[in-house]
Amino acid sequence: MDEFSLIDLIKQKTYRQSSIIRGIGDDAAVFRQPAQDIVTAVDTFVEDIHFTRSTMRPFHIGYRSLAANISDLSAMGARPAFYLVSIVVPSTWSESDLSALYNGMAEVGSAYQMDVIGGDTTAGSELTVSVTVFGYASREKVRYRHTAKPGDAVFVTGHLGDSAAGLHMLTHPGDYRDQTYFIHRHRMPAVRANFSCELEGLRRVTLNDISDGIASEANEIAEASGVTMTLYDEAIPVSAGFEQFSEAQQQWKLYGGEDFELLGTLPQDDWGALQEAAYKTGTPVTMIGYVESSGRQASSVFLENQEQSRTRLNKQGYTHLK
Ligand SMILES: Nc1ncnc2c1ncn2[C@@H]1O[C@H](COP(=O)(O)OP(=O)(O)O)[C@@H](O)[C@H]1O
Ligand SMILES: Cc1ncc(C[n+]2csc(CCOP(=O)(O)OP(=O)(O)O)c2C)c(N)n1
Ligand SMILES: [Mg+2]
Ligand SMILES: [Mg+2]
Ligand SMILES: [Mg+2]
Repeated sequence: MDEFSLIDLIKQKTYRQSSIIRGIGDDAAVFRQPAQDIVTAVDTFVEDIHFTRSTMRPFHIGYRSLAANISDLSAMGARPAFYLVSIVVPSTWSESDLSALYNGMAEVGSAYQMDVIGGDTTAGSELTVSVTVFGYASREKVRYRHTAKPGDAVFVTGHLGDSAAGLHMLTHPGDYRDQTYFIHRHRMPAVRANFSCELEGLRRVTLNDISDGIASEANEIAEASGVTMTLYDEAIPVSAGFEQFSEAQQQWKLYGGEDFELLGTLPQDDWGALQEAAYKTGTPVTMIGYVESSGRQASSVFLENQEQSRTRLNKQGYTHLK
């Protein structure tokens, strides 16, 4: 398939967003700015770093590339609207592989009324998919990571460590329980966009999405906000099937990453409203800790066990260019 047939294949016949003026088909896309702030992010997925041909099929690569980007919009409290896709395609990729990849993106994109409005295609040696997303948010309700305050409750959506467990099962074949569930969580992570939008009524929520592991993301909130955060080890939600893993493997809940769940803080008085949003959108939410002032100490994150002993939770997790 040549470049032009690919563009014909992925081009939407109609657009869902009313702010679109021109999508695919000119030198650039045009959309009219609504009376809201525009939120934008880009994340890139590279063969042998983010996936291999044995851990993900083309459909999953597409699905997760867009889901991970929607996750960044959700972590800002933005409603998803548009995406652009830049793709480097090896010659071994067939037309049906590429079609499946775009179907994966379209599946999650259409679920959130998103339109694909452009991109770029080149040949190259490793499959690379770079997705740029745009979303809208009310000016007062963009959820920055520097807004956590002493006294806040800390919460997380879903269960952590599932994605790393699924990846382990794919790369270390064996006899596992709940294998289908864990592998699904790795390939097609939950998207928390509806939950994030449902929080719009709340005055202050701090959010971060968990791409590199909660240890890393919690430290990012603490540093940006100049506060200290304590997380209760036992409260961090894991799936029932997590018991089958060794103690070392269970650390995936802290450092595994790629769960794309939301970590957040909010005033304790708003806990009821948060639970309502969670109920309305079918989102599991767990309170896992609290925020306090760092005093004259540097901002940090602590993990507290059942005996109330606290250890520092360092900012380790997945990092590129080590
Ligand atoms: N190569 C780059 N050039 C410019 N900005 C970058 C680059 N890589 C990352 N950033 C910016 O650094 C910040 C952190 O990026 P990253 O850790 O990838 O965020 P996330 O984990 O939310 O995807 C973001 O503001 C991102 O836009
Ligand atoms: C084959 C394979 N090996 C390893 C991983 C694990 N992995 C790759 S990147 C990553 C961290 C998240 O990716 P990153 O590009 O840092 O996302 P961002 O923080 O920019 O959203 C993890 C845990 C994987 N998904 N697949
Ligand atoms: Mg990123
Ligand atoms: Mg993020
Ligand atoms: Mg990201």
